[in-house]
Amino acid sequence: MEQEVRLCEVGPRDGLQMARGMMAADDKLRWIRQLAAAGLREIEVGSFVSPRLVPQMADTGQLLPQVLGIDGLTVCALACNLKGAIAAYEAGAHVIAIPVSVSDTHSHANVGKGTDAQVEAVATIADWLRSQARPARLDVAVATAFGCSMEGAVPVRRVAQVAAAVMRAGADEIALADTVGYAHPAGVREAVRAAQDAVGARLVKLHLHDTMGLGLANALAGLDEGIRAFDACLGGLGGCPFAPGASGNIVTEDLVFMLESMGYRTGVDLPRLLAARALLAASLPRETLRSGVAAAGIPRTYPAAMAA
Ligand SMILES: CC(C)(COP(=O)([O-])OP(=O)([O-])OC[C@H]1O[C@@H](n2cnc3c(N)ncnc32)[C@H](O)[C@@H]1OP(=O)([O-])[O-])[C@@H](O)C(=O)NCCC(=O)NCCSC(=O)C[C@@](C)(O)CC(=O)[O-]
Repeated sequence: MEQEVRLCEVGPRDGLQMARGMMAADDKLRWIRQLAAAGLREIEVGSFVSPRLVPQMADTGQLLPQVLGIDGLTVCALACNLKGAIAAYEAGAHVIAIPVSVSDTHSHANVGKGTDAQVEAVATIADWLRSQARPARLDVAVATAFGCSMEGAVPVRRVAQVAAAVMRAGADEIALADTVGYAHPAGVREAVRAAQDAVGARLVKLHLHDTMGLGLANALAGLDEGIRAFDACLGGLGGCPFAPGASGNIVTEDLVFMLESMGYRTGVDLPRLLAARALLAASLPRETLRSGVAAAGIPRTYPAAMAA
C-alpha cells in the first residue's frame, strides 16, 4: 500500500469564496503561514476571477507574491480563463487549476461558457503555458462529476469523456470534483474507475464536498481505488457560489485524523493544524467551522505518527 497521501488545502480559495464576510489580506497571509507551518505543502491561495463576481478573491494578486516566500510550499491558484491563468502565472503560481464542469448548465453559470468551450480554454491555456520559460503545473477539476443540482444525474461515461478531453487539451493532473456533494462511495468507485480507464494515472485527485455527510466515506472509497491526493478545507468551509445548494468541503483536520489513524502519512501536524482554526474563526465570525476532531479533541489513541 502506498502510504503517502498528498493534501491540498483549498481553504484560502474554495473555503473563503462564498464566506459571509471578507477575510482581510493580512489575516489570509498569517493563516496561510500557519497552515504551511502545520505541514500542508500545497495550498490553493486564491483565484484570478472577476472581482465583481467573487469579491473575496480580489486580493489574490497581492497575496500570491507574499506566499511564494514560504519555504517548500507549492502555491496553487484557480483561474477560469486565459486572462486569469496569465495573471496567476505572472504572479508566480506553481500550479494553475482550471474548473471544467461536466454539466453544461453549471459550466455556463460558473465560467460563462459550456463544457466543450471550457475544454478549448484549457487547450489555449496549456499552449500558452508551454510557451513560457518557467514550468507551471496545469490542473483541471472535472466539476459536477457526481451530480449537478441544476442538471441532475451526470452519466459516468460523460465524466470519463470530459476527463479524456481535458487530458488531450493538456492537463497535467486531473481531479474529479463533487461540486454539490451528491457523491456516495459506490458512485465514487464507479466514476474513479471509469476516469482511470480513460486517462490512467493522469487522474490524481478527488475534490469532495460534505453536503450529505458522506465526504470522508467518499474519500475512503477513493483511497480504495488508488487515489492518493485530496483537496480539503480547514473547518469545512466552502462551496461554489455558482452551484445552487453547494456546501462545505471535506474537513482537513478530520481527513488528517482519518488518514494518519489508518497508517497513511500526510506530513500534517494535527495539533498545529487545529491551532490554525482560531484565526479563521476570529476573521469570519459569521461562519460555523466544522470538525469532529476539533469538537472532541485529539484522542490519546491518535498515533504518534508525526513524532516517529
Ligand atoms: C470565469 C469568468 C472570469 C468569465 O469571464 P469572461 O468569459 O471573460 O466573461 P465576461 O467577458 O462576461 O466577463 C465577466 C466579468 O469578469 C471579468 N473578468 C473576466 N476574466 C477575468 C479574470 N481572469 N480576472 C478578473 N476579471 C475577469 C470581466 O472583465 C467582466 O467584468 P465586469 O465587466 O462584469 O465587471 C467570470 O465568469 C468569473 O469570474 N466567474 C467566477 C468563477 C468562479 O470563481 N467560480 C468559483 C470557482 S470554481 C469552483 O468553485 C469549483 C471547484 C474548482 O472548487 C471544484 C468543485 O467543487 O467542483
